[in-house]
Amino acid sequence: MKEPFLSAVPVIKRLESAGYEAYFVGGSVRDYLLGNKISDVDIATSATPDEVKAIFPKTVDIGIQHGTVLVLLKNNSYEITTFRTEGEYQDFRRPKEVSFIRNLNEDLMRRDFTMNAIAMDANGSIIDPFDGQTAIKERVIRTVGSPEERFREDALRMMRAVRFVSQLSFHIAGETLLALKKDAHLLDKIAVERKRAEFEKLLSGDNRKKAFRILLETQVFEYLPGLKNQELKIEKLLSYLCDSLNKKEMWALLLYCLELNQQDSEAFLRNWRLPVKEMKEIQDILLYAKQRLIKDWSRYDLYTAGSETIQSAEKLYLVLKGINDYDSVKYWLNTYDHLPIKQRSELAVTGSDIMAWREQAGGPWLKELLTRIEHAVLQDEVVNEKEKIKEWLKACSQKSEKNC
Ligand SMILES: Nc1ccn([C@@H]2O[C@H](COP(=O)(O)OP(=O)(O)OP(=O)(O)O)[C@@H](O)[C@H]2O)c(=O)n1
Ligand SMILES: [Mg+2]
Repeated sequence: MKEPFLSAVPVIKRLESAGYEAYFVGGSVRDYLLGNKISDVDIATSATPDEVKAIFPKTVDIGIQHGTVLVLLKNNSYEITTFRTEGEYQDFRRPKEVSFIRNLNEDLMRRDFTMNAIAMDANGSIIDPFDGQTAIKERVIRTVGSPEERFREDALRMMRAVRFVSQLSFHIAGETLLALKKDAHLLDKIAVERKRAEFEKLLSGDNRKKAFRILLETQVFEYLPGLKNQELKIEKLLSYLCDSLNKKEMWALLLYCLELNQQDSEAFLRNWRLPVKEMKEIQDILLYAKQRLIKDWSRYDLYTAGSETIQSAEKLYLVLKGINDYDSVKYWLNTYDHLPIKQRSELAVTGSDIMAWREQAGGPWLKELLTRIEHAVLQDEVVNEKEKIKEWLKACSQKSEKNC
């Protein structure tokens, strides 16, 4: 066994010495068996949340109604969930209440896919009652037992299946895929935030285009915000070689394919409940990439976009043009790096300087003039030094140029 499991072994040992069972479960065991990078280590135990809290001095209640307690130990934190069955399901969403049980097998039985229903004890021994290891070897996503039952317990699992296609490059077992087609409509009941978490993992996965094909084939896309009836536009996305794009760039590509105007793009992202900051970043990427389709970057565009957006927008532009060459990203970033200023606060003059020189109170004229100076500095019309700018302004106004 290796990290991060090794550091978590004492957590399991402590639960065991208090008389309970405890195992590693979920994605960490799956990713370990796959030889992939392991994110969070999840632990399942026969101890109830109160019993867990009595054993560890530092805990946080993060999902006590679902039986999950966060244990803080030596700079690490571990989610410990009591073995449970999920009892009565309401409206195809996760149940409000769960029943705690003392039996590992029953806990594994209520999990979504066989590859996710494997437990590992503190010695590294695998407990795999549903043959998840074979599924992992065969790279197949198969529900534990009846797919319809599993999807009716929590319809989000259908999206999880598709995101695992993208992330792990697995395929979906026949019966599981049939149930996905049949039950896709149940996704209507699922909170957008939960759908978004899965969709974003799908957008970032290595096999994202195959996952999009499955969204189309199963009609799952019909139950995702803003994608209803957009089959042809989603198909357009499949024509691009987009593996190099990150999550935000993928959102921007999707917006491009959907051919939405600025206002509708914003509404689309809002409907997915994206944080406002990310919405703005995605829209900027799209804006500059579209501009790039028409012309080269101007120095002023580079300046207003900033390095992160330049990189993303140029990457998206290359994808839209089908150009497989990263040199232009480097070229424009390098041009950006050599700009004389990166933001207005770096201008050698301030609004107060100009008001004093002009002996004039502030107003819209001042904002316009500062923008004009920014342009002039960026175009090397004038050096970014106070005296030089003062002279330039004087010469400029003598020539009675506009905005001088
Ligand atoms: N709707 C869900 C969500 C989760 N699980 C179970 O809970 C585990 C942990 O869930 P989560 O951390 O959300 O997903 P992971 O499979 O661990 O994937 P990731 O690596 O992305 O965390 C899953 O492996 C699965 O056994 C489930 O049965 N049904
Ligand atoms: Mg996990």
